[in-house]
Amino acid sequence: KRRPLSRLLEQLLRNLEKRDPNQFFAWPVNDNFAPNYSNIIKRPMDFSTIKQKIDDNEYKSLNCFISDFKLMCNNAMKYNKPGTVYHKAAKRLLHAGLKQLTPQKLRPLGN
Ligand SMILES: NC(=O)c1ccc2nc(N)sc2c1
Repeated sequence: KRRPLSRLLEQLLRNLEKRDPNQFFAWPVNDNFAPNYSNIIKRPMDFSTIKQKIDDNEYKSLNCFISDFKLMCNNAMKYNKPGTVYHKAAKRLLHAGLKQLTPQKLRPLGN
């Protein structure tokens, strides 16, 4: 991808996908294996959709990409009850992903 933003997002996506070894977030969630999903989750998101949006140059900024990543994780924490493998995987992925995506915490002034 010639566009610098696309190259960056593709690399960030690859690193985020590594943190989903069970591929719970690889593809759109299907109502056949997740009963009532489309009634509960209004804005579905998954890694394959993020990839397509990168390829279609739909992300105008890193923040838009981060928003879709957070949406994907929060959807899973909403639909899947706490304690389920999916809820736990989403929480872990969200925190690991944000650590990777946001710079070090700003030093308190004066340090
Ligand atoms: N990303 C999700 O929320 C997700 C993924 C996979 C899956 N498989 C089920 N049987 S429920 C379910 C939910």
